[in-house]
Amino acid sequence: MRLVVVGASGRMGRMLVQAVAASEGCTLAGAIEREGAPALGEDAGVLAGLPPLGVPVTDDPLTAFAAADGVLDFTAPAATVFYAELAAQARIVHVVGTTGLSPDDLRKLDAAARHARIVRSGNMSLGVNLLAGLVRKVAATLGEEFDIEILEMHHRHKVDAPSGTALLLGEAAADGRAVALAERKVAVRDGQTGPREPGTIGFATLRGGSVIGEHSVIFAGAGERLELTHRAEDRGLFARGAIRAALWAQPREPGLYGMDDVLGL
Ligand SMILES: NC(=O)C1=CN([C@@H]2O[C@H](COP(=O)(O)OP(=O)(O)OC[C@H]3O[C@@H](n4cnc5c(N)ncnc54)[C@H](OP(=O)(O)O)[C@@H]3O)[C@@H](O)[C@H]2O)C=CC1
Ligand SMILES: O=C(O)C1=N[C@H](C(=O)O)C[C@H](O)C1
Repeated sequence: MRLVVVGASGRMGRMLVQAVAASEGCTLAGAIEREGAPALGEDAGVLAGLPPLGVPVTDDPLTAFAAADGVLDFTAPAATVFYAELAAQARIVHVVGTTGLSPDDLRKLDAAARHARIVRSGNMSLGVNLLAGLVRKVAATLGEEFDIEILEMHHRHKVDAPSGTALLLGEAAADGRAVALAERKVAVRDGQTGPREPGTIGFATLRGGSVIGEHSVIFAGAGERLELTHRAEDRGLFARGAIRAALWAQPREPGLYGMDDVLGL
């Protein structure tokens, strides 16, 4: 499968280039950065710490997408919406790892998915997607006498909060309780908050250092507490998940898919 990595010089972009180079059946068909980016013209392999791959970083996605079967996109919301339209026009697979997408961005991805095969997930790891299933089950089993709080920690460079994974886990908890997350979500507490409102789903965000990604879902009841935790130890995990998603999506019909579809969960 011929894959283009957009945001090729970013933390995930470099991991994706490494993962494509290491994956049998996949070739790097292009490496894209924004106009004016310092990495333009550099070899994508060298940028990723590999021997040269003969693929220079360019700011020309149209040409790259025309000669590709799929695009791996861990960039930023505005960029992802832009690439979704281009991927749909080129009829290629679009794997979206970007988080922090607004409801309007998500509507645009829905529209693009009429023509493109899009796989989007706030977390491409097997562990987190399994965890989401467990959270759904525990939330359904325990009921509202157990308060649900979701705690996440990431590196100091992360720009969105709560993380895409925390929101994915919150959706799973809300789903287990047959409620809408938007109506139960409490993402900020500061000052005289009053007591906790029953049935809400709380989020707490920590940022610092080089933490790749840690998430805990806490079910706090009277006299006991259940905590389910996932710790990512290597960004390559997400990159390998993205390639698995691209390969899975290649023979599918246009539509918007999740990692639960890819992993058969
Ligand atoms: N779903 C998952 O499993 C995971 C998701 N993520 C998500 O992936 C995203 C990226 O994370 P990370 O790699 O740490 O961030 P980085 O900031 O390191 O990388 C993002 C890259 O995208 C580039 N970029 C931004 N806009 C464009 C554009 N229009 N065209 C081309 N390139 C562009 C950035 O360039 P510039 O610096 O010039 O802006 C940068 O090189 C985040 O949303 C993060 O939450 C991360 C890990 C796992
Ligand atoms: O920005 C990151 O680094 C990560 N982002 C994703 C998220 O928002 O959950 C996935 C992972 O936790 C790393």
